[in-house]
Amino acid sequence: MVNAWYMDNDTTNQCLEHHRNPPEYITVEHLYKKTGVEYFKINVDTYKTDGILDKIKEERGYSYEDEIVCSKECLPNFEEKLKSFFTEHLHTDEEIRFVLEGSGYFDVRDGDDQWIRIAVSAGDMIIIPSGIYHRFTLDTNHFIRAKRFFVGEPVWLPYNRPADDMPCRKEYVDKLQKGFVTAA
Ligand SMILES: CSCCC(=O)C(=O)O
Ligand SMILES: [Fe+2]
Repeated sequence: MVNAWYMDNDTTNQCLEHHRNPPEYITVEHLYKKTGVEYFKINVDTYKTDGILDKIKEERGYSYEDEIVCSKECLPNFEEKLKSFFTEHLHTDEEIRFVLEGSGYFDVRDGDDQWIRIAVSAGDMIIIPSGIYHRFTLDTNHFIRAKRFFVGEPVWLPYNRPADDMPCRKEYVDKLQKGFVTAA
């Protein structure tokens, strides 16, 4: 099960857990209600044939996919990339990641502007909505390999905060205020 919690205010060493004292965990259901972030558990040993990932891809129209490896050895301009991943930003499209190996943290802001840290590892698929402020960091294992998906031609461009006037941000805030109810 995905492991998510509210963060403390300590800004040193982004690779650590940064739990509050006492820890304040959040469930997947609550995470969705508070942020619109979606989560799926997928078997990394059987996903190529069990149809679970295929169904999600088909239903959501994920026509593009590739793989990203974040490690000093594999990622060109590693330090620079990691720095930009961890700078608070948003995208005009969903950020979809399915972790195959390794681990890391996606941090997302809730409606009260509090950071929620989502620990991901092999088998975790996370869908970060467009317009939400978020960031990514490796943890103390310093390695992650993940699939990236996209509807149509991929756009990875981050818009650093503040980006409050962007249409995708306004749409996100609107959905947040409505509690992420899906149209029947
Ligand atoms: C787990 S994927 C690494 C992070 C990333 O691709 C991103 O933040 O855009
Ligand atoms: Fe991002």
